[in-house]
Amino acid sequence: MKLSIIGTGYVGLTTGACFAEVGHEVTCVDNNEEKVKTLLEGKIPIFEPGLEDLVKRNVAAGRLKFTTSTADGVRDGDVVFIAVPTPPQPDGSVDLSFIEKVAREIAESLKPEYGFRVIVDKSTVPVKTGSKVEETVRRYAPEGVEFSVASNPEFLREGCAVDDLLNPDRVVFGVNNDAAADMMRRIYDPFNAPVLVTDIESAELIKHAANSFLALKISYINAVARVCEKSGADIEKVAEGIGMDARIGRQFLNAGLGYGGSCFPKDVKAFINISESLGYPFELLKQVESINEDQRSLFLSRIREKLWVLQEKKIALWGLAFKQNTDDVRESVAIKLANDMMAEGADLTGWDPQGMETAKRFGNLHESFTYGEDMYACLDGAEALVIGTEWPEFANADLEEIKKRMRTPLIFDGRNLYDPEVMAAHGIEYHSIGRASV
Ligand SMILES: NC(=O)C1=CN([C@@H]2O[C@H](COP(=O)(O)OP(=O)(O)OC[C@H]3O[C@@H](n4cnc5c(N)ncnc54)[C@H](O)[C@@H]3O)[C@@H](O)[C@H]2O)C=CC1
Ligand SMILES: O=C(O)[C@H]1O[C@H](OP(=O)(O)OP(=O)(O)OC[C@H]2O[C@@H](n3ccc(=O)[nH]c3=O)[C@H](O)[C@@H]2O)[C@H](O)[C@@H](O)[C@@H]1O
Repeated sequence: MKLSIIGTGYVGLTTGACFAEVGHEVTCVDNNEEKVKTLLEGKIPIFEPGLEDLVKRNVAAGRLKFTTSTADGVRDGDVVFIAVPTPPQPDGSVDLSFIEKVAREIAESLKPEYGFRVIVDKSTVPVKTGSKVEETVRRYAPEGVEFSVASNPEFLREGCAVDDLLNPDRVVFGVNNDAAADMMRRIYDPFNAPVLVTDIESAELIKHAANSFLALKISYINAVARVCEKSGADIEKVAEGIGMDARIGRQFLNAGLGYGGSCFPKDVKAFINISESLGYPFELLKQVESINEDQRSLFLSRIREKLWVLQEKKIALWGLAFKQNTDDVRESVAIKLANDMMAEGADLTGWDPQGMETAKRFGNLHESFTYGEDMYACLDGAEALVIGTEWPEFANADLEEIKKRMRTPLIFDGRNLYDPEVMAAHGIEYHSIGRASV
């Protein structure tokens, strides 16, 4: 089928490449000229495992192209997806101005001779946004155009987006007529995934409810970790024991510094705001947020307890990205923690396998932050190593090298990457989350 995607960011680009991979003809549109130029030169503006090959292969096969023109996208796609940002506003509500603008641009590009078009929202939006999009397109489109609006929330995770898209747990789309449902089915047929078709409002709500539930699972295990710390139980064993129940599952029960990234923090906030505006104050989710915030400050107080005063203390930080396998530093808890420590005068040197450049450009790190030469170089002379991101490189680090480089072998692990017994055997003082320190 002929598809277009307006917005070629994490979601738009990976979705476009995966749609092309299964045989669709895809036009990716972005109004950021530099981004489109980069893509036209055969380069990928983000780090996402497997994406570069996928894009190159499908561009070469003529199934994937890039443009800055929404009008071309609307002309070339029988189905036009919207994948633009939906950032939070200071009060937690969602800024829908990008969606509104794209809806207008699509409307103004529609022509009666194009025939029936489906306009699908893939961005994460508050329930009832679909009807606003429909109203807007109807207002700005010329007489005689035929279209329908649909919702198709995206569940990919950064760092494994290609695999998530090619092998989804489920595909959800919300439609309000059979013609749109039929086209959406045809798009997803090649993926052989379970499909749930709903009304538009339910599809929109599924996305916020799913992300909030995953965030809730993380805050739950972090709260249990606090009880473990106070009782001498081990959170890793507790999580394993809970997760072996198929009704609960082990995934998203990793205790740590809390969730970050461009989605969970904003989507939990948005869901609280949406529920409140509909008349339901979602107290449970407010707790999820506050447990998440406290994880970082509790961890900082443990560092402070040990180092006494952070002023002038040389601290190494492993991890800047908000999670492993990505260069994305948006809402990174590791960076927030680094800034907290530097605000108290600590001398921070950090390193990340993929996030160094993005951190320099978008990380808003305190000006005193030093970017390390490599993973081990930033340990030279450090009094403590803080681990902020769950990269496998850190989990597999050479412990003797750590010990040799540091002034004092002391690790604060915010992602529980190591076995405390192994640390003790190497003579490294080790503090982690929800487990006894050694
Ligand atoms: N990043 C993720 O892992 C996921 C994000 N989402 C949701 O998908 C949406 C997009 O998120 P990302 O892809 O991360 O954002 P992003 O910021 O990486 O990409 C958005 C792109 O839209 C472009 N854009 C903005 N206005 C435009 C316009 N008028 N015309 C053409 N292009 C325009 C921007 O230049 C940018 O390249 C958000 O609602 C987000 O919540 C959903 C699932 C996963
Ligand atoms: O809407 C979105 O954008 C996406 O948000 C998340 O994906 P993502 O933010 O890419 O990454 P996750 O793997 O979910 O991790 C989010 C944060 O939670 C943290 N986390 C995750 C799992 C865990 O057990 N513990 C934990 O602290 C990670 O370190 C990270 O900071 C969801 O997992 C996706 O399904 C969803 O599509």
